[in-house]
Amino acid sequence: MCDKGSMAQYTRVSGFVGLITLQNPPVNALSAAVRQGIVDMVERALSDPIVKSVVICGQNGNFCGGADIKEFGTNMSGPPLVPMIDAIEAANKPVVAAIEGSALGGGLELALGCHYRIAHSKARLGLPEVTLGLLPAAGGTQRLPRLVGVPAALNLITTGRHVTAAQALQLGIVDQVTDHNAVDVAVTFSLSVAGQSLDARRISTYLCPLPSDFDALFEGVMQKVRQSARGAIAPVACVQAVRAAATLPYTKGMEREQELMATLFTSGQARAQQYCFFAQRAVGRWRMPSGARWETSKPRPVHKAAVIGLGTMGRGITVALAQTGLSVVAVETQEKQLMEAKQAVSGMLERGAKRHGVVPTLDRISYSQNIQAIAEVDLVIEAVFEDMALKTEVFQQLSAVCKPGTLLCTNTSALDVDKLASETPNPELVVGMHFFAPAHVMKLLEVVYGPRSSPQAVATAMQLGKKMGKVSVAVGNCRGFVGNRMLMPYLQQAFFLLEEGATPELVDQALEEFGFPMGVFRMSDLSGLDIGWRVRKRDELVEPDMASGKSARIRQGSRYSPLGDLLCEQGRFGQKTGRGWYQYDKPGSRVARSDPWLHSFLVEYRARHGLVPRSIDHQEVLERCLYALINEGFRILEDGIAAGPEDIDVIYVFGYGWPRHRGGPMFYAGMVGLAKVLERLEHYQQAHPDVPYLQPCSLLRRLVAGGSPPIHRWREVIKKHQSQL
Ligand SMILES: CC/C=C\CC(=O)SCCNC(=O)CCNC(=O)[C@H](O)C(C)(C)COP(=O)(O)OP(=O)(O)OC[C@H]1O[C@@H](n2cnc3c(N)ncnc32)[C@H](O)[C@@H]1OP(=O)(O)O
Repeated sequence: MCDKGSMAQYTRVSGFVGLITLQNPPVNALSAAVRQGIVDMVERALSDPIVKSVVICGQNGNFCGGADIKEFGTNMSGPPLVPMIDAIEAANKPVVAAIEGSALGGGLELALGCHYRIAHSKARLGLPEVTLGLLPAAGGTQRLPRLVGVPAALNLITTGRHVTAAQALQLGIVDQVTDHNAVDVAVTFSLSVAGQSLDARRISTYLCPLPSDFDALFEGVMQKVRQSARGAIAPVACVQAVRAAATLPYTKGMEREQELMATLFTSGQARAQQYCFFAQRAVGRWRMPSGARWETSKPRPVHKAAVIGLGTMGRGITVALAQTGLSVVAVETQEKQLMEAKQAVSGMLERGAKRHGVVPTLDRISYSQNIQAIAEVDLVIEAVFEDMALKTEVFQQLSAVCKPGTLLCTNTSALDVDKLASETPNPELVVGMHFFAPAHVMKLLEVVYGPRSSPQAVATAMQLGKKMGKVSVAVGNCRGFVGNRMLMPYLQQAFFLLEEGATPELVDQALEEFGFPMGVFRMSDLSGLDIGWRVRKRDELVEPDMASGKSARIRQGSRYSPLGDLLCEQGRFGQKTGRGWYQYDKPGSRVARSDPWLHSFLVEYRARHGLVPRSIDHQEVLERCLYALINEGFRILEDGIAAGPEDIDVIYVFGYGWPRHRGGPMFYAGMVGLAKVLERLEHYQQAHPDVPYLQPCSLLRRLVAGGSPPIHRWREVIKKHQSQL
C-alpha cells in the first residue's frame, strides 16, 4: 500500500509497519507541504488498525535538513512543527526515526519526538539553529537537555556543531547505530517493540537531570557565550532556553522557548545569518565577466598536486591538499627549510588526524629539493615569497618542467596574476589561489582569474577549494583582489583617526564591540606591521626622511598617514618584536597592553604636524572605518571584480572576521540603509576632501537614486550601471 501524492510518502511495509518517507530534495527540509504530509501520514498510520508501528525516514538516504529556511522570510503557512512533533510523541504506537545522512535542526527535533532513534553510522546530527540566528524552537531546547543532560545540550545548542552517529550514541541521542540500511533496521526494530509501553520513551515527560554546580555552570557558559558571540543574541537566548528546561516543567519551558524564538525570529541578526547561509552556497555558482559560468565549465581531474615553497603558507597548503586525499609533491630548494617543513607538516597532519580520530596522511606527500619532481602533477600551487621577480622566475621554470595542461596557481595576496600569467606560454592555465593563514585552517579561498584564465582553470581551482573544505569565491584580478583591496581604506581611516585624536584602544574597542574578534590595531600587531611597510615602500609611499611639516602627510596628491612607517622605523613590528600599537610582555607574547610610549608618541606627532586632537566617539570610528570599506566594496562591484554582493560578504565573514550576525559589509550597508551610508560618506568627504576613498562610489549613488532596492536585486542595477559606464 502506498500514497505517492504528498511530500511525505506513506507505504505499509513488512505487513504491519507504516513507513513515512519525507520527500523534499535535496535535504528533505520541512516545508509547509512536508509538514502537512507528515501530519496526514502519521494520522493515517495511527488510525490504521493493521499498523503496529511507524518508521519515519527521508528520501535518498537523507533524513531531514530541518525547517525550510527559505520559508522564514515569508508568511509561513501549513501546520506548525511543535504540535506536529508533540502528536508523534503522544502516539500510542511506537514511532522510530530511521536517520541516514543528516538530522539537523527541526529534523533532529522531529527525531527527538519519536520514541526511538536508529542512525546509520555515517549520519550526522545537530541543532545548528544558532548559526542561523535562531534557537531550536520545535522543542529542541526542552527535549535535548532532558535526554542528554544540561552540559552536553548546552554545548550542542550554543555551538550548533554536528556530531557523528557514534558520538550521538555515546551522548544518548540515538538508541542504535547501524552499518546496514537504517530504514530496514528501524522497520524490524519497530515491530520488536510494538505493543510495549511507551511511557518511558516520551522525552518531554523526563525530568531534566540537574548538574550539582547548576548556577556556576550556567554562569560560566553564559560568560563564554557572551565573550565569543560578541553581540550575537541567539547564543544567549539558547542558554536561557536550556536554563528554562532545567528549571521549569516541560509546558512552561516550551512557552519560554517560543517566547525567546519570537524575539530572534524577526531580528535583523537572524536575517543576516540566514543571508550568510544562502550567500555561502551562492558563491559556488560563480560566473566570469566573459559569461563563463560554473554550470558550463568542467573542472579538470586533479590526482596529484605540487606545492612550491614551504614557508608558513606553503606548509599549510600542503596539509590542506594532503587531507583531501591527493598525492602531493612538496618542493623547497633550501635543504634546511625542507627538513623543517617536513617536520612541521607531519606534526600538523598528525595533530589533525588525532582530533578527527583518523590515520594521518603522511605517506601522501613526497618532499623534494628538485623542481623536476613535479613533472607529472596535474596542478601546482606556487607559494614562494611575495616578490614578482621571484614568482615570475618560478613560473617560467614551472612552464618548462610540467607536463602540458598542468594548471599553474599562485598563492598571492596582492600581486598581479595577469602579469604573472603573461610570463608563461599558456596564460589560460594560470589562476591565483589566495589562501589565508593558517592555510589548512582558514575557510576562505579567493580564486583569482585574469582576463586570460580559462573557465576550466577557474572551475578546477574552485572544485579543489571545495574538496579542501574551503569556501571558495571567484574574483577578478586587481590590486588586493576583493578582501585586501577593501582593507586599504579601512586601515587608512584607522590611521587618520589616530592623527585626529583617537587612540588604538578606542578604535579597537569600537570595532570589537561591533563584533570583530580583534580591532584593526590588535590585528595589525598580530600579523606584523612590517608587512604593510614593505608594500608601502614598494609603492614608494614611504619617505626616507619623515621630517616635520605638512608635506609628510600628503603622498601622490592624497592625504597619507606615516604613523605605521614611523613605528616600523623604531623596530616596532607588533607581537613578534614585543612592541607595536601596543606593548607585550616579550616578543611573541599575545596579550596586548596599553603602551604609554605610544600615547606620548601620538601627542608629539600631532603637535609636530599642528594637529589639534578632538574627541572621537565609537560611532565616528565605525562610520569612517566601515563605510570607507563598504564604499570600496561598491567600487569592486562597479568594476566587476566581484560578481555580486554575496561574494564580498562571504569573503569578509570567512576571511576577515566580519561578524556573521551582521551579514557581511554589503548586507550591513543595506541594513543601515544605503541612503544613510551615502549621506555619511558625503559628510566625511566634505570634512576630508583630500581622501579619495571617502568619495562616494557612483554605483552607491545609483542604488540610492533607484530607491535602495533589497540586496538580492542589486545585481540587476549593477549590470545596467556597468553597461552605461
Ligand atoms: C520552529 C523552528 C524549528 C527549526 C528550525 C530549523 O530547523 S532551522 C534549519 C536548521 N537546519 C540547518 O541549519 C541545516 C542547513 N543545511 C545544511 O547544513 C546543509 O545543507 C546539509 C543539510 C548538511 C547538506 O549539506 P550539503 O553540502 O550536502 O548541501 P548544501 O548545503 O549545498 O545544500 C543543498 C541545497 O539545499 C539547500 N538547503 C539546505 N538546507 C536547507 C534548509 N534547511 N532549508 C532550505 N534549503 C536548504 C541549500 O541552500 C542548497 O540549495 P542550493 O539552491 O543548491 O544552493
